[in-house]
Parts: sequence; structure tokens; C-alpha cells
Amino acid sequence: MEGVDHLAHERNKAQFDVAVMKAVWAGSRDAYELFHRFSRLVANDPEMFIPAIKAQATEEQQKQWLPLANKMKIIGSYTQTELGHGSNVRGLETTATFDPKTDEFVLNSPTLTATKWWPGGLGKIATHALAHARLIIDDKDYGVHGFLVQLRSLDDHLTLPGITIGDIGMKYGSGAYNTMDNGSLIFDHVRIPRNQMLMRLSQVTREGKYVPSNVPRQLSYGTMVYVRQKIVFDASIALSRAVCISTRYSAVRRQFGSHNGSPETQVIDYKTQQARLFPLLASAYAIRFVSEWLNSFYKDLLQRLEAKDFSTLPEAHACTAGLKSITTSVAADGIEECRKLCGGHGYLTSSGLPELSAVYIPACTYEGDNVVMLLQVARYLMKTISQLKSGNKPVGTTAYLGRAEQLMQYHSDVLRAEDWLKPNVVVEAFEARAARMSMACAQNLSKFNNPEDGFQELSADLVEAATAHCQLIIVSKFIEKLQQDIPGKGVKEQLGVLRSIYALFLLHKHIGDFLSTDCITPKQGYLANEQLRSLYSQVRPNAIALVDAFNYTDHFLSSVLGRYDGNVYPKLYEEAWKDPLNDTSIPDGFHEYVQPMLKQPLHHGRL
Ligand SMILES: CCCCCCCCCCCCCC(=O)SCCNC(=O)CCNC(=O)[C@H](O)C(C)(C)COP(=O)(O)OP(=O)(O)OC[C@H]1O[C@@H](n2cnc3c(N)ncnc32)[C@H](O)[C@@H]1OP(=O)(O)O
Ligand SMILES: Cc1cc2nc3c(=O)[nH]c(=O)nc-3n(C[C@H](O)[C@H](O)[C@H](O)COP(=O)(O)OP(=O)(O)OC[C@H]3O[C@@H](n4cnc5c(N)ncnc54)[C@H](O)[C@@H]3O)c2cc1C
Repeated sequence: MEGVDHLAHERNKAQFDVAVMKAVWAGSRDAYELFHRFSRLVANDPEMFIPAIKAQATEEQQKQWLPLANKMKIIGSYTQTELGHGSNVRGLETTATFDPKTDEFVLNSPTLTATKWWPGGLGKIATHALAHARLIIDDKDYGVHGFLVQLRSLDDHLTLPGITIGDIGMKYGSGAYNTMDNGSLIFDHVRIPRNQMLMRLSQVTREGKYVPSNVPRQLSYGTMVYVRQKIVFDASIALSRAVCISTRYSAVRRQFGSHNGSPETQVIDYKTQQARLFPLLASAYAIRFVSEWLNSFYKDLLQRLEAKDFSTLPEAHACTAGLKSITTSVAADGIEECRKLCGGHGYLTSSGLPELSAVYIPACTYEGDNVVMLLQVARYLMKTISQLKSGNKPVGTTAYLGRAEQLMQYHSDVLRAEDWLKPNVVVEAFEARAARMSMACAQNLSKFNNPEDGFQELSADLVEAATAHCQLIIVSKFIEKLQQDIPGKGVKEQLGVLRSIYALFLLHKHIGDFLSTDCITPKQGYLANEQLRSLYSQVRPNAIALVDAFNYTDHFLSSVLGRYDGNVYPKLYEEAWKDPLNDTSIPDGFHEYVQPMLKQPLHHGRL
């Protein structure tokens, strides 16, 4: 019935102050602002074009271009990936050759695989590209640099001479990503003034002299680092959206269990449903908190870079790359699990889940393929370990590697299931697992004469070690979050339950790591799982309130299953009747194609 809250009985069970939890969840940033920017999928990808100009252009160039981009007087596309290269930025083929006679760069796509391919907004709407191309001066290749290139006339939007642009076509399913005109672009000797090479980091003089950057060349990758840390925050929004839908629906849906006319069992009361759903609920909170930490770490990096302090740049790269990888994989897989948790109705478009999945899953690829990103983390870990011998004391997220020797002797002293509720017990186990996996890789690497051959050979193990490292970061940041002052009745307790679920679920899922590295015994693994089951029972009465704390409107969720009032069935039915197929009783084509078959006489019992 309209106006009735079918989940009121669930909300009344909450054992904590939901208003405070909403504030904790909202944290320092407005979830709507960010997610709407993402879900809007507008062509002018301000997420990259504008930050890239800020990161790579001189003050003078910024003064010229930023006002135009900010006011949408030009629409920009971050045009880096090509048909033949995306992950390997140093492999890009587009060229920008300096012509000293005319003080210009000539942009060219020398091969088909040099065709720019995927950049958002490029296909139909962008007027300018921040094109990444190999800088060539006097036949010498100086590597990939950024160039601002006008693509279309600002009068009639027609493409300019030498520019061939198109959309790359439909993408995965009918998802909203098809509203993004990811495009293709071929340059045929297009000339741009020299001052349209972004010259904050390195320059080309009028005489054609290359002035190399006096800062780490990787700063030219800064925009990717910026977006990766935003993508982590975005993962918490996408996952929490799916968890909100599937949690509310799990409380509405009843199936089996009726005795003597009693109501059937709410599926949220099945232990299997809880074992699938509650770790995702905990993961949404875990990702939110690690994204808050990552954002502050990134802001600290920016301040240091202003002061030419590059000391945390390697760690910032490793953390943004690794956490982008881990959190987008968890969110993408989690959204699909939430669809399955809703049974058949989860497959309906009106559930909001298929669309959310179709729009979200490319996050595992864009801004750095998730495996390639974990390999970057692995390189960073191996380098950190290699420097231990020279007395280098790791700090920050790799500080535990400075205690590797001690961690190699670690054995968990868990005796009872509740011992696993102690944050220090959990962190030690995760540190030992990560340290032992990385040290084992480093040891195996040392057996190879050629370290690169070793790295390739051991890359699957290295990815697992990098994963263990990133999961340790997320667990640690969840624990640190709860060391802050958090007011409100029962709020910290509930978050403590979610923190333990997040950690013990990971321990259970990766029990092989913990056993094979001899960090814990099978019995201790069993106790962790025992504790996990009891934690699910503690979350159960608070589940609806915990997803209410995401504070998403029904409009934002756009899901019949995830409605705040739980009034699912009438709305499911109502929504179905909006489908154009139901405008007529007899479907188009029936008379032409089906009816003749039905009317065909039977011959000896055969059609
Ligand atoms: C607001 C937004 C909301 C969120 C939603 C967003 C929606 C988005 C919508 C969709 C938008 C999608 C938009 C898109 O998709 S835009 C296109 C995105 N493309 C990519 O992400 C490409 C991924 N590839 C790379 O980043 C590079 O090619 C890698 C890194 C793989 C290799 O590179 P390279 O071959 O050059 O380097 P190396 O491996 O030899 O390493 C050499 C050294 O450099 C260090 N190093 C490497 N990289 C960095 C770095 N970044 N900062 C600092 N340092 C770095 C490295 O640690 C090593 O250090 P050392 O070992 O020497 O000490
Ligand atoms: C929706 C969407 C939007 C995008 N928007 C933009 C944009 O606006 N601008 C832009 O420039 N680009 C954009 N891209 C492109 C995107 O950045 C690239 O697709 C991404 O970086 C992955 O690169 P790739 O496609 O070359 O994958 P590949 O690297 O070819 O990946 C293919 C497989 O190879 C594996 N692999 C690759 N290298 C290694 C290695 N060294 N070791 C082990 N395995 C490896 C990968 O793990 C993967 O399994 C977008 C892509 C998508 C899907």
C-alpha cells in the first residue's frame, strides 16, 4: 500500500544512531556530487581533461585554456589510449614532430594501431583533445608528451582538416556507457603551434632544443593518479548502491519456512544469504574509509609536489594503482553478487542492478587494467624489499616490511573465536601474510639472473602478494577509522562489527595464503569462521539501518527492489506495465509470422 513503510519493523530493530552513521558515511565528501559526475558520463570529461591541463600545462597555458574548458567554451577529451596500446603508455605510436621552420608540431598517426581509441567524448562532442604523442625533434624520439589539439570548428563543429574522428560503437549491453561517445581519431599531419605542447614538466625551445623535466618524468602520469584515487571513492558508492538494493529486497523477500500458516522466512535470515551479503555491506564501508584516507594522502602528495618534495610519489602511485585495482574488482564482483542475491527479479532492468553493473564494470579496466596496476604495486614492494639490505627503513603503508624478520617468526596466538575481534590480532595476521608472500617472491626473484625474466615468470605470485598488501591497507585504515572519535549510540560498535566482518571474511576467503605462509593454524582459521557467523547475527538486526545510512533516495537508487518503503511487488507489477510491449495485447508481427503457422493444416499428424 502506498505510504506504508513495509520495512518499518526492520528499522525499529536498529541498535545505533542512524543519523550519526549517515554523517560517518558521508564523510568529508558529497557522495552525490561525485557519483552524479560519474553516472552523468558527460562528454566533456572534466575528470581528466581539466586535471591534465592543471598537471601538465604551464601557468601561462593554464590561463589560456582553463577558463575555456571550465566554461565549456571548448570540450576536451583526455586522448591517450590507442587501438594498439592502452596499458603500455610508453608504447603509444602517435607522433608530434617539431618543425623549426614554422615553429609548429605536426601530429600524425603513422599506423592503424596508432589510431586513438576509447577516449571519452572524442567520438562526437569534443572540440579539443589532450593528445598524448611521441615528441620527435630532428628524428630523435623523446617519448610521450601531452599536446592540445583542436579537433573541430567552434563555429560549425565540423572536423578540421587532417582529422578523422568517429565513435567506436556500442559497448557492453545496453548500459548507460553507450551514452558516452568513446571515440577514435586519426591525425594526418595536423599542425599545431609549439605553445600547444603542455610544457610544465619539459619544454621545447623555439630553436627546437628539448629541455627535459627536472622533476620525475612520472609526474606526466599525474592525472591518472588523480583519477585512480577518485575511482576508489566511486567504488564505495557503486557497491553501496547495489548492497542497499539487495539488503532491502532480502528483508522484503520471503521464501519457504511457513509453518501452520505463519509467514514464510525472510531470505535475509538465511545464513547463506547473510554470508554473501554482509561481507559486501562491510566492504562498502571499508572502501569508503580507505578512500577517505587515500584522498588525504593524495592531497598531502600535492602539497609536497608544490614544494618539490617527491618522497611520497612512489608510494602514492602504488597506493592509488593498487587500491583502484582491488576496490573496483570488489565493487564489480559485488554488484553482480547483489544481482544474484535478488533472484529472478534482480535480472529485471527495474531492479537497477543490470544497469549499475553494465556502467560500473569497465572500472576494472579503465584508468589502468587491474592486473597491470597490481604489477605496479608488486614492483614497488620488490624494490622496497631490495632496499632493506641497504638499511632503508620503509615507512607508511610498507612500514611492516621493515619488521619482515620479526613477521617471518610470527604465529597467531588466537585461542578462542573472540580473539579474532581484537584489531591488533587481525592486523598482525594480515601483516605477516603480506610480508611472507612478498618476501617469498623476493627470494624466488633472486634466483633469476635476469630480474625482468624473474618478474615475468613470477608475475602471478607477485599479483597475489600485491593483493595481500592492498588488503592489509584497507583493513588497517578501517581500524584506524574506528580509533577516531565517533559519537552516537552504538555507531562505533556497529562499525566495529563491520570491520571484523570485513577482515575475517577476507581471512576466510584467502585462508590458503594464511595457511601456506604458516601464519595461522587450521584450527585458528576455523575459529575465525566461527566468529564470522556470530558477527552476521549481530549485523542482522541492523542491516536495514546500515544501508539506510547511505542516505540514497529512491530516485538515486532507481530500483523497484531497493525502495525505501519496501513496497516491492505492486511497484514491480506497475513498472512492468510501463513496458511498450504491453501497449497492445497482440504483439507486432503476430498476424504476419505466427498466425500463418498456427493456421497451417496438420499433415498426418505432422506440421
Ligand atoms: C571524479 C571522478 C569520479 C570517479 C569515476 C571516474 C570515471 C572515469 C571514467 C573513465 C575514465 C577512463 C580514462 C582512462 O582510461 S585514461 C587512460 C588510462 N590509462 C592508463 O591508466 C594506462 C596504464 N598504464 C600506465 O599507467 C603506465 O603505462 C604504467 C604505469 C603501467 C607503466 O608506465 P611506464 O612504462 O612509464 O613505467 P614503468 O612501469 O617502467 O615504471 C617506471 C617507474 O615509474 C613509476 N611510475 C609509473 N607510473 C607512475 C605514476 N603514475 N606515478 C608515479 N610513478 C609512476 C614506477 O613505479 C617505476 O618506478 P621505479 O621502479 O623506477 O622507482
Ligand atoms: C569505458 C572505458 C572508458 C575509457 N576511457 C578512456 C579515456 O577517456 N581516455 C583514454 O585514453 N583511454 C580510455 N580508456 C582506455 C583504457 O584506459 C584502457 O583500455 C586501459 O588502460 C587498459 O588498457 P588496454 O585496453 O590496452 O588493455 P591491455 O593492456 O591490452 O589488457 C589486455 C590484457 O593484457 C593484460 N596485460 C597487459 N599488459 C600486461 C603485463 N605487462 N603483464 C601482465 N598482463 C598484462 C591485462 O591484464 C589484460 O588482461 C577507456 C576504456 C574503457 C573500457
